[in-house]
Amino acid sequence: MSDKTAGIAVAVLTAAGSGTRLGARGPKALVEVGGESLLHRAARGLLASGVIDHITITAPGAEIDRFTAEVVDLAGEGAVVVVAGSPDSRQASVALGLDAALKARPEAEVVLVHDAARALTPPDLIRRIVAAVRAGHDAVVPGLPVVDTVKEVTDAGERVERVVGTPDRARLRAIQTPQGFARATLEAAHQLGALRAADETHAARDDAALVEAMGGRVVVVAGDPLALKVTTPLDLALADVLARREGIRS
Ligand SMILES: Nc1ccn([C@@H]2O[C@H](COP(=O)(O)OP(=O)(O)OP(=O)(O)O)[C@@H](O)[C@H]2O)c(=O)n1
Ligand SMILES: C[C@](O)(CO)[C@H](O)COP(=O)(O)O
Repeated sequence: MSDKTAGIAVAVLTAAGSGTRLGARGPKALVEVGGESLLHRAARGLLASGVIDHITITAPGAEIDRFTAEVVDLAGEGAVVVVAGSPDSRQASVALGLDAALKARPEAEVVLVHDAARALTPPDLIRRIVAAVRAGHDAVVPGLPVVDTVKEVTDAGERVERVVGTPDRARLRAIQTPQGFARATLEAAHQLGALRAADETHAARDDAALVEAMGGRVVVVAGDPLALKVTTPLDLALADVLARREGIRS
């Protein structure tokens, strides 16, 4: 449990995606790495950090019972609940999860938004994010330096894809989750950006982008390569190897 004098911290754990790019038969969050589902491992990691008091998981609408059963061993004293996310966009799922989490813990002051797909995220990273919010930053994201050169190209749909720019790599960061927010900041950001959530094309790519859109200040703390997002079969193979390695379990 977190330090109550510093206010309650809750997490929205997004797991309602369809996992199209992974191409698994069932929901991606139930796919296993090292013999444990992404969902269970991600939720366990949040609780193992010792700084999260409650987790609301967003599940595909038809999978609430199965997802609830998957985390039943972690769910003592209302610490973990499962609600329906949205098939429309990740942003819409987070909005539903945020609403449910704040109903479960109305006194929450810090909110983390985390992807179940980043199941190997070390508890240390979770603690760094919460600490930075508690230190007074309204929006905090973990980021890693970019190793490839990134090019901006013309819109998809043109006959030949053409390069229009090469941003300075030294100023780019690959952004991960969990992303941490002062509760009022995240609520305001989702309220202001709500119209974008109806489809993934217009939706914000992450929650920090909603804060940026309302002119808020987002700070970056050091991310961790282990917080990789399981998106493709290659990511899954890597995550499985890492999860089986001794010492990686939190
Ligand atoms: N409508 C959605 C879409 C995504 N997510 C969650 O957001 C996280 C990041 O999404 P991603 O890993 O890209 O998962 P999918 O959307 O499932 O993948 P894809 O785009 O390949 O279908 C995941 O934990 C996913 O379950 C969600 O809760 N609701
Ligand atoms: C939120 C996120 O994990 C930050 O990197 C990412 O934007 C989610 O990506 P998605 O593929 O659009 O779900």
